[in-house]
Amino acid sequence: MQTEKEDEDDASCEEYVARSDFTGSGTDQLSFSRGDRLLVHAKPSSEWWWAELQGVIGYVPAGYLSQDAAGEEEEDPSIEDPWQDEEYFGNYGTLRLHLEMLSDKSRTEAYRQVILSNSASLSSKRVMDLGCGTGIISLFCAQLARPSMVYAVEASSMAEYTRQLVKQNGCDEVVTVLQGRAEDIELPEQVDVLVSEWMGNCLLFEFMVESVLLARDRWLRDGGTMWPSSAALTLVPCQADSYYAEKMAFWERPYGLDFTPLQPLAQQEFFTKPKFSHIIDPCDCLAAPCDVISLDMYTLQVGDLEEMKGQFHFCVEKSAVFHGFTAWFTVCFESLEAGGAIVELNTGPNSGPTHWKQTLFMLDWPVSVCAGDSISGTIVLQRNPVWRRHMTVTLHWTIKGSTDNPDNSQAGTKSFPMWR
Ligand SMILES: N=C(N)NCC[C@H]1O[C@@H](n2cnc3c(N)ncnc32)[C@H](O)[C@@H]1O
Repeated sequence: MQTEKEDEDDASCEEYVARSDFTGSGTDQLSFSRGDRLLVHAKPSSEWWWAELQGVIGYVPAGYLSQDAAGEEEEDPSIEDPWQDEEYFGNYGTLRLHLEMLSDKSRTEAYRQVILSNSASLSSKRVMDLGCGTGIISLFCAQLARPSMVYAVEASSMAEYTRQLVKQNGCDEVVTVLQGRAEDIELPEQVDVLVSEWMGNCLLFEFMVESVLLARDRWLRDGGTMWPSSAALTLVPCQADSYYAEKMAFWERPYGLDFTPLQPLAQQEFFTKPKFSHIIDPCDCLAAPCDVISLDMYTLQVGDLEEMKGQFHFCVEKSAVFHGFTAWFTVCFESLEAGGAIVELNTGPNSGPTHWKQTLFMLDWPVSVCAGDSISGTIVLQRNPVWRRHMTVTLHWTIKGSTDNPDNSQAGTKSFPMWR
């Protein structure tokens, strides 16, 4: 029987239903699954509540919970979906993003090259094209090879048009378009190849990679092939004179006036988040780039995506102003034939331009460095526990002066939300 205190507590508690899975990080966050009924004891902030599930207490993201009515989960418009799927798939239901992706020759030709160079081995293979968009990869498969079936999966309303494109190009015998999220659709069989173009800014933004891993675990047969097979995030310390001049130095003497009191505002407004549409000139690189995070698409697990860490050690090759770090990614497609040629899509400054461009992380204040100095440290990609398509990139760095510049030693750290 409950004591009066417990009755009182229960009276102040409210029952909520989880709208989606949540994997807590750290000891004070409570993990739960979609549909779990949680008892909310306190709401210390609008984002994090103190709740209980089966006797275990911890912090939970408020955005994941909604109060159901009459036993059924009610779509509470005030509580946003942590995946923001309505907005996300809404965007992909229009041509703008598909035009950008299709116009990216480096990206699209790389996938075409993968299909072309594996056309013989693709004969009689079953393929899943996850997030097919307009179906370009599926059409390459049907046009350049003889797979037994291509399941083109697309969650946005673009799928209706993709069906028309498949028919328009005489590929409807081979390509079947399935409209729905890869997590929800049912295939009639497992597949031999799972191909997807899932990469976002800084490789992981959008976290579509989670859908690819779930589809791998559910639909790729043992020994099947993942395209891409691997991915790597690359980092380099860089100068960014023009960007710095445009956003910060500008305030020093506009029209002969001193506007420097605005510089802290400029730092906050322009340097807090990464600049995702940056194009780095190779001569802005202050050291040899370094792969800081490598993903094996056969072994990577969804849980690994919560926090990914990498280390770097750069030897500065020229005296310059160190404004920040630039990141890009490379994905590789292994051959279906053992020992066959690997196709690579590199989005870095020494490869063809892509719509991803590169991502620039500006330090709060630039630092002068000399040839021979070292810049070493770590990068941490922390997935946002509430907004599941977002992450925070935290950089820690230490600059050590070279022997002829020993006193140039300083350390720094900065976290960049992408984008929430
Ligand atoms: N950063 C990218 N390459 N984005 C490509 C995303 C394409 O895949 C589609 N897409 C993303 N996630 C999913 C999913 N879980 N299921 C089906 N389609 C998806 C999306 O609608 C768009 O057409």
